[in-house]
Amino acid sequence: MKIEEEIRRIEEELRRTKYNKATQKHIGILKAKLAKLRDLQNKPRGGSSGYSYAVKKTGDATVAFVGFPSVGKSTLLNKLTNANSEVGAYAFTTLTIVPGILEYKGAKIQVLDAPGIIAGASVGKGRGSEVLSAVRSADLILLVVDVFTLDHLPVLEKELYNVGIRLDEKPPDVKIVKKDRGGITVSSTVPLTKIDEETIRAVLQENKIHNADVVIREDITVDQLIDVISGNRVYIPSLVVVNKIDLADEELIRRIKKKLEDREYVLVSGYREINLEELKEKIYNTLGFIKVYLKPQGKKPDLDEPLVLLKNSTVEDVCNKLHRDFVKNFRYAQVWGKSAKHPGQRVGLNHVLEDGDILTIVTKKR
Ligand SMILES: Nc1nc2c(ncn2[C@@H]2O[C@H](COP(=O)(O)OP(=O)(O)OP(=O)(O)O)[C@@H](O)[C@H]2O)c(=O)[nH]1
Repeated sequence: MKIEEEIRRIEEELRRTKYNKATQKHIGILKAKLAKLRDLQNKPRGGSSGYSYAVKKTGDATVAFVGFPSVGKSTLLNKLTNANSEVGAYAFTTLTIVPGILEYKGAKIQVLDAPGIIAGASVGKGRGSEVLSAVRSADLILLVVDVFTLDHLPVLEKELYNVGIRLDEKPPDVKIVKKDRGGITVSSTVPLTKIDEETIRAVLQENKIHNADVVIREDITVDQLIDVISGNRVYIPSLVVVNKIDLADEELIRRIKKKLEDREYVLVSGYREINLEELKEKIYNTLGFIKVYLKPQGKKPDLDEPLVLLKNSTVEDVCNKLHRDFVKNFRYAQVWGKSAKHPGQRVGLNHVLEDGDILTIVTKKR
């Protein structure tokens, strides 16, 4: 209970403190304290690291549904994932996360239906924190509301924020290299308009960093600096799914569209099967897939069965997909296609592949 009280106290103080040049450093320290408390609170309890035991990651990508109860997540999941896919219930502590497989354009997309999260889930109420930690490993988050409950969106977003999930953001371009001595040096390649050096130092010191070189390459906020220091934030794209569109009249639909005009969204009805193809297409496009063809050494490439990978996948990702020993026994790979400097270029595990590439992996002989 102590952590919760402390969090509430700092949140209250932050609400009361007006932001200006004079309070910037103080606010920075408060936010750094708050972030540390939240990280402490979100740590899985009881020694288990949660997710990996609860739901095995399968398929080419994972999508998580996040939403309050009764917005229609289960119905939607059943309609999106085909009947003969392996839908099963996996015990997830006292809750159940139900994975299904959506097959679309050759990609197998694992869809997780996290049980309805409730307001305050990230502070441990109703075991929501375990569910949210499963959501952390998704490649795309679907924020599910229905036509009458668009006001859930900021609540869901806040919950996700508090467990270290950053929606539709990129990791800040900041490098912090810790040293043994020499104090803190700060350099930036762009003018910093939202944070000054004093605040940067104070936030670092609050995190017990007293010697480090900090290089900042974008105009960051103090929250972004804290994210970099904490090191365990995840950056996941999101898509808003507004369900039960069958219950909305034209006027309501017009208002919903107006409200969401600045973001990615789809209006659907799971129950009446409206716009489900559009939803699949949006999921597929937001995730972004590439196809890569394998060519066994000295043979023709297999053009019939490409590997489906998330964009920006590396040779290592391919190896992991093929067999767990591939990385261990890896010697080199050869690529033909867009990512190759010349046909048959020799590359290592961290080479980033592109759509249509042909790949040969050469492993050590045992
Ligand atoms: N009118 C309408 N009703 C729907 C639609 N989708 C789901 N429902 C109804 O909404 C209720 C809740 O649906 P569920 O799929 O169980 O919702 P859920 O979000 O999984 O809820 P929890 O399991 O409590 O987390 C059910 O009575 C559904 O029949 C829809 O598109 N239109």
